[in-house]
Amino acid sequence: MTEQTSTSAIESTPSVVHAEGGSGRVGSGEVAGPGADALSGLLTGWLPRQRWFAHKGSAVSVTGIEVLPLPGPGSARVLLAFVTTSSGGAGESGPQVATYQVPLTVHPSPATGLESALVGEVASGDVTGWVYDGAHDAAFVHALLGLIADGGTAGAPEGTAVHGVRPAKGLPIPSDARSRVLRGEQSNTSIIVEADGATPLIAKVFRVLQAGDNPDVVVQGALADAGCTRVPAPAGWLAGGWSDAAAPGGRATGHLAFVTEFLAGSEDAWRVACAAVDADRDFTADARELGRATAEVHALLAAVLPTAHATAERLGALADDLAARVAWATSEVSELRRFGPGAREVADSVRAVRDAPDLQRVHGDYHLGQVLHTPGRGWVLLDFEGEPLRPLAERSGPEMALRDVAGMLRSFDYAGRHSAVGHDDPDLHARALAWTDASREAFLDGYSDVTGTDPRDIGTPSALLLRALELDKALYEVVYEARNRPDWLPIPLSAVERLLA
Ligand SMILES: Nc1ncnc2c1ncn2[C@@H]1O[C@H](COP(=O)(O)OP(=O)(O)O)[C@@H](O)[C@H]1O
Ligand SMILES: O=P(O)(O)O[C@H]1O[C@H](CO)[C@@H](O[C@H]2O[C@H](CO)[C@@H](O)[C@H](O)[C@H]2O)[C@H](O)[C@H]1O
Repeated sequence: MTEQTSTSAIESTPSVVHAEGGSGRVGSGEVAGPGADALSGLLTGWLPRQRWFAHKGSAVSVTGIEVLPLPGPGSARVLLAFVTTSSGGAGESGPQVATYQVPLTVHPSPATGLESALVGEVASGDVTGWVYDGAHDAAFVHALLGLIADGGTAGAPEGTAVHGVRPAKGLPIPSDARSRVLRGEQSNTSIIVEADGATPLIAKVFRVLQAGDNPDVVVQGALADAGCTRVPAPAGWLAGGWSDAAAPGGRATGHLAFVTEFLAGSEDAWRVACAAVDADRDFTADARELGRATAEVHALLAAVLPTAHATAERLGALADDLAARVAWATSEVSELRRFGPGAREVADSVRAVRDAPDLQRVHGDYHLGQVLHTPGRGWVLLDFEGEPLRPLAERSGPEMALRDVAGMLRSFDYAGRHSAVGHDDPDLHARALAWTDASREAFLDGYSDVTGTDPRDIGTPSALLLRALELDKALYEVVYEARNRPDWLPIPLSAVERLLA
């Protein structure tokens, strides 16, 4: 899609409302569409206010919209919108173009109970009515689950089309279920689905779309297929295609939503850990167990998905990748500029590493919020999507397993410091540090018990890689916090400083 503010054309086929900015060419039969303009206008103001909107902090324009009607009962229209946005542009990195998946429902009159999910009203054009955030509306959830349960299709194969998939051992999907959106910090949107007598499910709607298979579906699916109970069992997924100027033929395909077992009664490790910090309670037994669980999952991933030797060429590529992250992060966040030379040196040191462990599929964005403590099952790992700010293509190949170890070590730092940030009390900071250090050590003890190698052994390839990967993660976090939670910026910033000291 070409970059231009707002939309200007609408396809007049009966099944697909299709609006796009720029040149306005959307196949044949284009008609200028005030309805599409209105939808675009609504979303321009609404998108940046959403927690999952990843490009906050700069002016955002909607440059294209494709809207696919989904089959649904009742008077509400269910629409799946693929919204292309452009943000920024004045800085060194230029404008950032992204495609977001936005389920919407359109009701002929205001819908009772959906007040807080109102996006706005469209008064004219062929999408008219009261427009709601579909994730909160049972009509959308019903349509989504119906497509997956039946392996159904919506849309035209040559245009925007989606299809549901149920794997052979997929959990049953109830036809008549209650749904609610999960509350809390999330990059995507998850909807909990419950029905009497059925295993509860959670449907994750991926928000930022990128061409290719989503590792959440691929990696978690492979573990579940291998009988691993350290991940939720899958029920099915929705996949499809959308316009993407950068993809071959101008169309991208990929996963859109993933439905898995919902582990009711579990508590995520972030909450457990923060409660322990606040109560000044020891977390080392839990952290050790988490280290063991992590190593077990890594061993299974290495057995069921491709691995690769850490050749000099691959280590060179990793060093390049780390250096690219330094360049990205230092250009995005001015407070990082002074760390550029030191960080580049650490990245470059990876080039000389020899006898590094093999590369393998990993979690990719491992932190305490990605593990659940589940009664009778211990630690269960979630969300194998990798870092949401990283291109999907870079998240889909073999990696250093130590990347996950580094991620979790960073997370203990976050948990330890979460209540000290913004306070000057030295005792609070001393307690935070002691809790963090003890938890990190225990996690590494558990991990090393299972793998038989200890990345703390000074001078070993693993020790060097772990430091570089921890720095890499902290740089990512600085950008993430600058965009999403500026108050928390001091946590990763001080980690960058420490790691380079
Ligand atoms: N299968 C599940 N069972 C119970 N809770 C879950 C499940 N999946 C996710 N959650 C909860 O939802 C949160 C966000 O899920 P996650 O998959 O990490 O979403 P995102 O990728 O959008 O951040 C998790 O931290 C966890 O608390
Ligand atoms: O879980 P997501 O895939 O959405 O991951 C993103 O958001 C995380 C925050 O929710 C972010 O994690 C960072 O903050 C955590 C505390 O909230 C902390 O435990 C992590 O260590 C820290 O990285 C994650 O980086 C981001 O990709």
